[in-house]
Amino acid sequence: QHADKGLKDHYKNYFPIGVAITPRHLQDSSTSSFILRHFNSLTPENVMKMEPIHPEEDRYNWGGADAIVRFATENGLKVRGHTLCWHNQAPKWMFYDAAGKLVGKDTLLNRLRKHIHNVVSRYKGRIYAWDVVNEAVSDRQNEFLRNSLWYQICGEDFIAHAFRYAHEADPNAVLFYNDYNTENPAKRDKIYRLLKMLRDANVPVHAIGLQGHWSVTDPSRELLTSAIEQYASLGIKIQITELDVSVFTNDKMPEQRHFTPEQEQLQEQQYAMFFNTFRRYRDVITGVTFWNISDRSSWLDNFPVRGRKNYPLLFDENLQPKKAYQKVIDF
Ligand SMILES: Oc1ccccc1CN[C@@H]1C=C[C@@H](O)[C@H](O)[C@H]1O
Repeated sequence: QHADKGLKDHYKNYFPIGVAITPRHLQDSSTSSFILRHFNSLTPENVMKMEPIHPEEDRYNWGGADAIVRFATENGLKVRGHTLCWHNQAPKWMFYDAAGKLVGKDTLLNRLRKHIHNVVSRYKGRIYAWDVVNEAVSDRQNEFLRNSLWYQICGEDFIAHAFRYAHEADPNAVLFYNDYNTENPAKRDKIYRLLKMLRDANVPVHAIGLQGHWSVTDPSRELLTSAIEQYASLGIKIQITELDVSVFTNDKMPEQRHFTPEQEQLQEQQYAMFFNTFRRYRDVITGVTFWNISDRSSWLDNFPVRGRKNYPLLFDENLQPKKAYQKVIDF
């Protein structure tokens, strides 16, 4: 049961250890006690995203989010809100008027402000950190910001406005910019530029979330440390917000579907390096959250290749610690 020493206890002098979950995980006593044993922070995987929580302009879906926040409050766990402004899983109604035409900048920003004020104020004092804007920087070579509907309609202003709305709603919340491939030098420099622009304009962005959807070969220690150093130089805090370590380094379907000894050996070395680095940067890293609980089910089982079973986490499909777990706690 969860009284036994778990991952969070090994890291109690470093930073909270979190996990992304669904409300269903809380209904199963073996899963919920596993969560309490190993983790002291929760991120709702989907139920606080814009479309799930606000499917129609005058209808909110609070049930799943309330269940996770209640469980966390009752058990003394932190909660990270995910995510107030994103181009994916955003509700169509937000971008179109009654005639089905794209709305203008003022209308969209007004809708964003109401969304953020309603969601953030509901959990004020119980959600300590928010991923305010997710994935606004482009992966494309000659493009700074992603050409999303947010950008097409508002220009870059939607980013600063989102942070200001969240800060108005809860001045005590730690406000994150969250993204993936944050160690890739080209994208790293674009994210740095965005965050520096925001900070120089006194926009309340307090921290960066490195999603950490990494693999057995990427990033290297050098790329990881360079990124941490560069973001930290802005005077902001850093969290790894969606950690998993894919056993694949391409988008092909493998011949064998099982978790091979070669994959396991590479994965345990990567996890060992990642957590050695996190511990070294404990003064700027304020949390590490895994995306999904165990190899029983990962979003990577269907991304980027549908139906390609992945083995990205520290616990196997029977919730047993893998060799990588031993490497992470052995320091
Ligand atoms: O690694 C990526 C590559 C391309 C697009 C998105 C991502 C990651 N995108 C993340 C993954 C899963 C979602 O549940 C999270 O909300 C999202 O932040």
